[in-house]
Amino acid sequence: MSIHAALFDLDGTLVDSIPDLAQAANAMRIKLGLSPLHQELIAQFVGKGIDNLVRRAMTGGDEQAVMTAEAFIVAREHFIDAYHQVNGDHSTVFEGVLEGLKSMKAAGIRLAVVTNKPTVFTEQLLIQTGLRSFFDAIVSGDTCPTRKPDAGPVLHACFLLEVAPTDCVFIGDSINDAQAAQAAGMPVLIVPYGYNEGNSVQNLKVNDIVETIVEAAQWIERHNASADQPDLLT
Ligand SMILES: O=C(O)COP(=O)(O)O
Ligand SMILES: [Mg+2]
Repeated sequence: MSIHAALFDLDGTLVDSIPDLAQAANAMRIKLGLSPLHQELIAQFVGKGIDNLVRRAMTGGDEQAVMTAEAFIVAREHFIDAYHQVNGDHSTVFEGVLEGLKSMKAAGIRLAVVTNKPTVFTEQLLIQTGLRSFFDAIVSGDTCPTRKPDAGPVLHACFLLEVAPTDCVFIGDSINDAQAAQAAGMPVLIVPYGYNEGNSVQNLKVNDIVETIVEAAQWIERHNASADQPDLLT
């Protein structure tokens, strides 16, 4: 089967957004009388959407800590206000992304983003980093009833692109991407430079680890070249 579409995770795969996410999380903590956290720690809280980031940034990642619903709502408001102000300011496109996306486009591959980030922040970040025009479809954390690691948003992107899941590849940085793609029945490539909630990607069961999006483009090219070969045994 040839690959006709590539679906991309955003934070940690296309864009290094940690400086802005950390700044917003710390602005929220300071507003609520807490001391700021190290950026490296906050990076471990990214990947399962902003509600998870807010909760973990407020508790310092302590899974046992209890937070009331009221306290969570107030914290979330502070985070959203702060992130609106800084989203994109210090975020950078990872090396190899532009070149990789251009080469996929040139090969006729359709491109989509499937992120757990809410729509308003996804659009703002893609426009600010100059990446928006590469993508034929965007599925954000609030587009579907579920988020990655559920297959729902991945299957929705396939629906928007009018491609079968088996004709796609997912490219991400975390276990949430790997599980969502596999549940949707498509191959998955993982980049090692992203966040993966602070864990190494080496133990993830994926089709391949690619160093950059350029390598991902080459992986697709190789895959499609072998799919085009007539079966010599028949
Ligand atoms: O919002 C998050 O937690 C991360 O978003 P991502 O799915 O683009 O990595
Ligand atoms: Mg990610």
